[in-house]
Amino acid sequence: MSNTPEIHIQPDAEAVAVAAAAFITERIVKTLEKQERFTIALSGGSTPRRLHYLLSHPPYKDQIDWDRLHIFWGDERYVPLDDERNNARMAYDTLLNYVSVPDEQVHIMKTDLPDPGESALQYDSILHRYFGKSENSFDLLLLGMGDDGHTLSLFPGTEVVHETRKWCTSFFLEQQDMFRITLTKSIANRSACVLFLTTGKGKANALQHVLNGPTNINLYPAQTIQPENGETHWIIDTAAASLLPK
Ligand SMILES: O=C1O[C@H](COP(=O)(O)O)[C@@H](O)[C@H](O)[C@H]1O
Repeated sequence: MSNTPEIHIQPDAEAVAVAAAAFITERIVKTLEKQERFTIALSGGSTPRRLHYLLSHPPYKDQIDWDRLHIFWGDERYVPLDDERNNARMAYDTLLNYVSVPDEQVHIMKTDLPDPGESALQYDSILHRYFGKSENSFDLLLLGMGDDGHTLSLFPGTEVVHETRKWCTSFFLEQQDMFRITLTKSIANRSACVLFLTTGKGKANALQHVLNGPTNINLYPAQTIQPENGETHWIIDTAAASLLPK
């Protein structure tokens, strides 16, 4: 397996969503030829919305054996499930309400417990139940990257970027005045495949630092995502790629 990221450049955000839908569908189909279940962690943010729409409609929807998928999330804002900022809610609205994944195979990060730490602990134990005995974690980890170089809820300058013991943790994000639950690099880097989707000029500066700059995970946390025994793919548009070397 190669640890060098593969970069796939598409003309625009729509083409990124189409390429990602095709990539994910092929990955699921091929993996399910060899094993019983497919574990996927979804990302939050705005970029995956169009991808979710495509996956939940033909031709992609009909090619995927949704009953054999197990769904997780990379991170969550600690707001109620019916709040528009909730990542799980976005995934239900745009994808999960239209496909047949059994409820017991959908693992949201709970945001209705009094203590976000308890929610993270519960998620950590679900993850250990699934992946504790295997070398790899997710068959596919979907990620976005913010303009500031954050991924998951690993934000620049936060302690959580350095967490190595826990697989899932919670913390208070001062700049947004809210708690976050997030996977850590420890479990992310056990993924069999990581797929980043990144679009728009606003991400070009961070992207060129993440891919080609000196390592500085405090400034560009997305640099911490390097699967030890898996593949990394970036599907990006020309605007996001505009500062990468030609
Ligand atoms: O805050 C978040 O944003 C990143 C990137 O989101 P996007 O809106 O630029 O697509 C996302 O990966 C993360 O899950 C989310 O919490």
